[in-house]
Amino acid sequence: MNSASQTTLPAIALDRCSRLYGRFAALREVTLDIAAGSSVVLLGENGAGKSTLLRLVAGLTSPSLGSIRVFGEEPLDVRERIAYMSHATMLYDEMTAVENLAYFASLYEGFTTLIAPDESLRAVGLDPANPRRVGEYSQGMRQRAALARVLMTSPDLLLLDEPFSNLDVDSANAMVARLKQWQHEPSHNGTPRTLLLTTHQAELARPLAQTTLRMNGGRLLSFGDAA
Ligand SMILES: Nc1ncnc2c1ncn2[C@@H]1O[C@H](COP(=O)(O)OP(=O)(O)OP(=O)(O)O)[C@@H](O)[C@H]1O
Repeated sequence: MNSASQTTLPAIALDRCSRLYGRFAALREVTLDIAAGSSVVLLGENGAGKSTLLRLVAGLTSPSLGSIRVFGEEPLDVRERIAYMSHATMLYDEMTAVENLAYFASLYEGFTTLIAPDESLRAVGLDPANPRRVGEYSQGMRQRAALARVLMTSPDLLLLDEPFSNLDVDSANAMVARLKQWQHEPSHNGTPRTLLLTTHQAELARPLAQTTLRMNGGRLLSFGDAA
């Protein structure tokens, strides 16, 4: 496939996608197209199905019914183009931030674009020379380090589940600034960056929300441009 047709494919396409757990539907017949280059904020109460949708897009779980494509492919077939950050930071408490990122970098062999650990930390406002272990970091610092970890691979699609939960304003702002910078970084294959994030805190995500989606009871309620 040439790069011209790649850029016209939606970044994310769900077609009547449902995810059942036993008889319970965490996601109900969701149909959705998100164009490459979009910045989408997904709102909804606890249990609305937001995390389920993100996990499907990340390829961490499969739809029970319907289909999902990411850049026109099965999510797992394009996993090196996707970065996903869950509620858990996935960092090792006993290591420093730079040691954590260096460890993950060693696992990312084969990725075409890899940002250096110290550069990725500086970009979220953390000092790579900080000798403290991540276990001693504040929640805000941990979240920033987690974002620095997922952005090391310079993904085309970034999925963030509640990235601003329990953050002070400075940390939230540092994360928003880094996300806006990432959206404007040129990608190696010319695909514009796509962001999909869930939050309870619509205010914090407002600078990033080109489009706002709402979910309730596993259904998608609205899909429109933010005013
Ligand atoms: N592995 C699972 N097994 C059974 N039920 C599940 C599973 N994962 C999610 N659910 C259920 O599916 C529903 C949607 O959960 P999901 O985590 O997607 O919601 P959410 O909108 O992300 O909520 P929150 O903001 O609380 O994370 C919930 O009722 C949840 O209990």
